[in-house]
Amino acid sequence: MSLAVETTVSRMSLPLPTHFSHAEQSFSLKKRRMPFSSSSTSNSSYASPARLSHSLPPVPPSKGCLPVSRVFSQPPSPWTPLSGSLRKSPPPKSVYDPSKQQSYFTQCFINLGLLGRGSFGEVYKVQSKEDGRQYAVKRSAQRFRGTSERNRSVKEARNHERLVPHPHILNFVAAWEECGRLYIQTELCSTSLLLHAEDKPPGPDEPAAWDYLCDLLSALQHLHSRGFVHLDLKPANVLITDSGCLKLGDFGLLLELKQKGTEQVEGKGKDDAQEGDPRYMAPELLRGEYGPAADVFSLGVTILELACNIEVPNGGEGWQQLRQGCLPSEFTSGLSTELQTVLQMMLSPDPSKRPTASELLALPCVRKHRWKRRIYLMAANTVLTLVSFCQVVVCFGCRVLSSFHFLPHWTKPVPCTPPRDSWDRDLTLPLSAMQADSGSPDDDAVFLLAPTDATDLSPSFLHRLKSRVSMESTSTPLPGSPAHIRRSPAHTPNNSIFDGWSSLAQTPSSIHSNGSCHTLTPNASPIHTSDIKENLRVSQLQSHHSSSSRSSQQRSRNWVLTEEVLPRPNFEPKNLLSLFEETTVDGQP
Ligand SMILES: Nc1ncnc2c1ncn2[C@@H]1O[C@H](COP(=O)(O)OP(=O)(O)OP(=O)(O)O)[C@@H](O)[C@H]1O
Repeated sequence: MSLAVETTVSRMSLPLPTHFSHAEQSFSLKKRRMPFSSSSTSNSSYASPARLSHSLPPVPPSKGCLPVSRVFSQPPSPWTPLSGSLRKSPPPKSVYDPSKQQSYFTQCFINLGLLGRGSFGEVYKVQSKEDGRQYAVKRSAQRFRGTSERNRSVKEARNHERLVPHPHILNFVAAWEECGRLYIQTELCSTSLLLHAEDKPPGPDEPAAWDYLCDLLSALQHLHSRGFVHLDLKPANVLITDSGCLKLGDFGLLLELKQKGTEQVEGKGKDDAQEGDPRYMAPELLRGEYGPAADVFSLGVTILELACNIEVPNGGEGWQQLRQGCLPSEFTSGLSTELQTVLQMMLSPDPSKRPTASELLALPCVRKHRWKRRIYLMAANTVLTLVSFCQVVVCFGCRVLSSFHFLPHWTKPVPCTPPRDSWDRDLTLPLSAMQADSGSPDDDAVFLLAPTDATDLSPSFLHRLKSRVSMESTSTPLPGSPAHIRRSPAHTPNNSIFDGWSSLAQTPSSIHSNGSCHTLTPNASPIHTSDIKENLRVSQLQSHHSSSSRSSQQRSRNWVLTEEVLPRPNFEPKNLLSLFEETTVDGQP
């Protein structure tokens, strides 16, 4: 296909949906979202008040009167497999026993922490007890309030399961329903493309944009060739693996097309078809024309946003211009001619003039980048496999050594902390409470920032949390909060909170079977309680002899002293050697 761009652009303004009236009017430099905001900020949530509401904790349900479902309590709905994978091969009874009170989730998975939260629900990082692998499990935020709501929710899972696996499509594993909630288990990724892009420094990033384009074109080609249209392609619905590979996810709006004649395509369930996010929406969707070209347009807007590192408008003049084929030259002028031309083609206002995913993949400039991308991904995957293999070997070695008592206690695995209990509550709460319509405060307990839960948060979620806490670090820390607990002056303001948490997170491992309790200093050194008392006494004696005008310093000095005197692991080769010598000397006749 020639790279010459056809610019037969209609200058007629398109009708604007009513909800665009308060929308952001034009292109702007990328802003950082509040850390707790939904990755896929819902369709019109870019104005600041809406963004603020995303950052606030969930509002507890009103306690004024009981919801209808509590008044007429019904028995909890049992575990129901929704995916063919679970129906065909349910987990063995040794893993899941339906007669037990615990939920399917609790019996089958170890909850490793919260990954993120969207408008539909919350996503957890889990480890399967059946195969030992890690996955992501998305749980709907609210219990279904009717058949139609349930059907809508289940549609996403069913759509996802129908897709043939592909390296750039998020892998579906299983789906089930329990206690009126939907659970979708998928492969685990490290973060979403939206969050990844927000963490980048400002300014254009064309090489990354080519990588994204290659991966997502490949995903679209796969979907379209099998008669599906995604209809909601945007950075929030794309996930990234540890190796940097992009995976298209969120198939809630997936539409199956049927061939009509030779060329024309039409949505099978066209009446059910919904438009996705207006920022990425193709203009023809407003006229009810659904087809693969709409995905190409959305991908064009996505790549424009990521390449130029800008916010695309969800209404107004900028929105109109983009749908008339006018790219924002103040941002795109920094891009190469090749990328500008490809974007211009993808953003053609006329869907019939837009190239297909296969045609775009066949362009020489795309092929060149795709070839490099493949090599990079292969190398990255090989390195990751090697690293995880080494980790397995080292872990195994440590376990073997620790079973011979050669290693100190801290090599033992840290026990899992509470979040999974909140899921148990679905089945352990009294019947009336179980029928609450929406997420109860109990359900949201997993989002409370208890220090001991810090271990359960994934690195990406912790990162967002960290930036939020550092934003809030100017305010007075709450008693018991990590910032409050922190005392060591050696910690920098930004890192100290989480250093404190990471120390606290290790607390369970510091309680030994012999009953002697160890506490941890902010730098996580194990200390005997008797040692602490001793050091406090020493520091008090010292402070007694020093000037009395140092009371505040003295408090921190106590910590410094403990750090000076106490960072002593249980295992000291030198002591063992001397013990050995003593024993042999004592043992001599
Ligand atoms: N498979 C996964 N691996 C790792 N993280 C994930 C995975 N799926 C989702 N997440 C994280 O959870 C967040 C919320 O997920 P997701 O956007 O799918 O929820 P949602 O409720 O469907 O959102 P929405 O309906 O608003 O698009 C994502 O931003 C991402 O950070």
